[in-house]
Amino acid sequence: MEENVLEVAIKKFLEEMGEDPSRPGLSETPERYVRALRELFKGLETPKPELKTFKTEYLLGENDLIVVKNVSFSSLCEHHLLPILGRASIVYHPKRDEVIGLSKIPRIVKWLAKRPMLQERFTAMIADEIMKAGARGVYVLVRAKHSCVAVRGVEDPDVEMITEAVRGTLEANPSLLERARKLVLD
Ligand SMILES: Nc1nc2c(ncn2[C@@H]2O[C@H](COP(=O)(O)OP(=O)(O)OP(=O)(O)O)[C@@H](O)[C@H]2O)c(=O)[nH]1
Ligand SMILES: [Zn+2]
Repeated sequence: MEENVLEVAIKKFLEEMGEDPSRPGLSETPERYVRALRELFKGLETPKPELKTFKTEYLLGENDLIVVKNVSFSSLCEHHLLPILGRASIVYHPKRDEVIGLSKIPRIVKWLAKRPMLQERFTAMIADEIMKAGARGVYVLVRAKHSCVAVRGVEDPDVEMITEAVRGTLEANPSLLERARKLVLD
């Protein structure tokens, strides 16, 4: 099979690093590595999942909040292209008669993660998608560990980055925001 340009580049990289890309253990690595990286970039080439909503057929309370907690994701830090592993929790303030399909929230989180990212932008993008789906307000909390901090550079695997994004009624109403934070901050 003809080697593609990405595999040739990885082979060249291995050579430049002093490895022998033709030795048995590495012979399939460029092809495998490119395939693995493609998975981590998947959000750039797959369609955005729809945040489908449902009418409740029953009125929710004026200040009822909905929590979707501990959505695991893996992403890539855009500065080093090294993995980020974390969890996102979402608290949203729905309209009184319409909610977002539960599974659709993890779907959009995982899709947004699959590209090179800054954690702050990722957090903001989740919040913006929830607002676009018609929520009155949202609070997003993301906790993650960055391999670029854990395994190189400062080499500290215990450092965790925590980011939040607040929109709409949760931004405007401090007591609602306080309730939202209490629901997701352990
Ligand atoms: N704010 C933010 N910084 C990030 C994120 N991912 C990686 N970084 C940081 O981006 C910075 C890039 O800094 P540079 O000095 O250009 O790169 P570097 O020499 O590899 O930095 P060190 O990691 O300190 O060795 C580093 O401080 C990373 O920790 C992120 O999602 N958000
Ligand atoms: Zn990084």
